[in-house]
Amino acid sequence: MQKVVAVLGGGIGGLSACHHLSKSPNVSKIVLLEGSGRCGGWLSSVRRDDGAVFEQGPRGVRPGGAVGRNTLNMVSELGLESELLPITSDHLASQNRFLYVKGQLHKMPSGLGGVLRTIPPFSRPIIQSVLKELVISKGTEEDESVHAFVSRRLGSELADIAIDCLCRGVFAGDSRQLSVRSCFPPLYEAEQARGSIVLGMLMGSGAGPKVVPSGLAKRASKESWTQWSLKRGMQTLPEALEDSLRRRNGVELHHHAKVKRLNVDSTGWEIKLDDGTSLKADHVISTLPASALASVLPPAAQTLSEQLRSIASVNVALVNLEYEGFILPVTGFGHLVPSTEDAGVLGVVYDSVPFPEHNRSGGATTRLTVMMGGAWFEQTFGSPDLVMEQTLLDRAVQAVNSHLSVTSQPVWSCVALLKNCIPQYHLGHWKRLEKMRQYISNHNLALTLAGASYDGVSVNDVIFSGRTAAEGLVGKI
Ligand SMILES: Cc1cc2nc3c(=O)[nH]c(=O)nc-3n(C[C@H](O)[C@H](O)[C@H](O)COP(=O)(O)OP(=O)(O)OC[C@H]3O[C@@H](n4cnc5c(N)ncnc54)[C@H](O)[C@@H]3O)c2cc1C
Ligand SMILES: C=CC1=C(C)c2cc3[nH]c(cc4nc(cc5[nH]c(cc1n2)c(C)c5CCC(=O)O)C(CCC(=O)O)=C4C)c(C)c3C=C
Repeated sequence: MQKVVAVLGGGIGGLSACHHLSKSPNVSKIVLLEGSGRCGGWLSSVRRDDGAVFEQGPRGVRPGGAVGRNTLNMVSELGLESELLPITSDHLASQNRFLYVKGQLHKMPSGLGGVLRTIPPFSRPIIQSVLKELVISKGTEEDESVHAFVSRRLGSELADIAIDCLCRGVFAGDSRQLSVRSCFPPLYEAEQARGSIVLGMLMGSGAGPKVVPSGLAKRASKESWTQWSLKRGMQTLPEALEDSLRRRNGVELHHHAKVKRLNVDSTGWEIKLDDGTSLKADHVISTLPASALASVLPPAAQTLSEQLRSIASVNVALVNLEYEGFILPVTGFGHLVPSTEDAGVLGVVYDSVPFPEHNRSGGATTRLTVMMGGAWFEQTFGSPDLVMEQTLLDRAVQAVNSHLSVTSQPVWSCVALLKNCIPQYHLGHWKRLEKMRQYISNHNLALTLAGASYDGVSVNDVIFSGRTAAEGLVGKI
């Protein structure tokens, strides 16, 4: 039987679900409902008239692994190859990433030399921790915080500095609260399968999803790309998806279509919108943030709503800055700041190093993005509803001044307060997911959960979650 499918949320997850559903003959109609005035969600690029591009969300996507290949396959299908800005492994932005510790920038150790020698801020060679890791017995807990896991296996120094920073630079979150099982599944699976992270990395620790690489994905691997962006910014990706979907029969995309209430009975779903209209669907794929879905589910699904609400998210203040000339003392992707150094400032991305193509035309400039807050937002800035833009701008400029010794003032700036932008997979997240999916199955709800709240927050993970949701409904596409 052909189905009418409603996809809730027009972020990259919802668009991906529609893209894959639209290839199936088993779907008669797809309706995408996006609450705001545009699709793309957190993929948002400020494009200035002089050619400069500033990212207010993700700025780079990894090409590797099954999920990375899957995204590149989609990029290829959308005809965006000529728009790509790849960064290869020999680029300084790939080789140089910094940590700001005890008032100084330190290049993160890389390559064999970086592992064999003592490199500050670490007090001994990383190889020592790696060799010890091989003989540490397997943990017995079903889940563990990222910090506890890495402390146990690799020592507290790596956990306190490197892993603390990694969690701030991917989840804007606290490694002591985040779950290793859900945030970094390869680490957890390596210990489970091989008894060691190192052995798991060397020998593999289980079959992940298989994705046949397109010519583009093969090119990325051959040319050793580490990340990619797009000439007119990451927002180009949802724009191209939206354009492609609008050309397909049987696909309806609605902006300003905020879902207010979902009701379900034996005939299917009734979806009520904020503007008072409603529509019917046989199946719902929700890519809304978990808490947003919780607040529109019917009261009868209260158990599910409570589980969804327990998936927290954090606020991030993002400040784009443009300076006249080349002002950086180092060249690289950027630096991350451990929570013990300055909890409120997560790190600074040196955007003009990886993507100089996004600089304004004519004259040298440096573009930086300071990211602040995350799990430390309230303790640093107070309520996100009350904080002043100027406070955020001043704090960002001050961080650039003290971390990078930049004394000049920015010639342009843009402050964005991203409320609840990154879900936090806290300890026990996997159990909550299991319970939610069990509830949906036990109650025969025609509902699929996709998007960043569940199985990975990266652009690649979210795009893959849209594909998995579509395939769960209509079979392999
Ligand atoms: C600052 C920042 C930097 C990042 N950097 C990177 C990076 O470098 N690389 C990377 O891979 N990933 C990065 N990410 C992560 C990635 O961008 C996100 O996880 C991903 O874009 C989330 O997509 P989504 O579709 O799941 O959710 P969203 O983008 O949140 O989309 C959900 C959509 O649902 C809509 N919506 C909400 N409520 C309703 C409702 N009631 N009715 C209808 N619509 C509704 C929203 O308007 C939104 O458009 C970053 C994220 C942030 C915030
Ligand atoms: C070096 C500075 C960086 C800052 C500051 C930073 C902030 C930041 N990042 C996210 C979310 C994600 N970032 C991701 C990838 C990623 N981020 C950085 C650097 C900084 N991030 C790098 C170098 C990379 C590439 C990954 C790599 O090659 O090591 C991702 C995707 C991760 C993936 O699995 O693909 C996300 C998600 C937030 C929310 C944030 C601060 C608010």
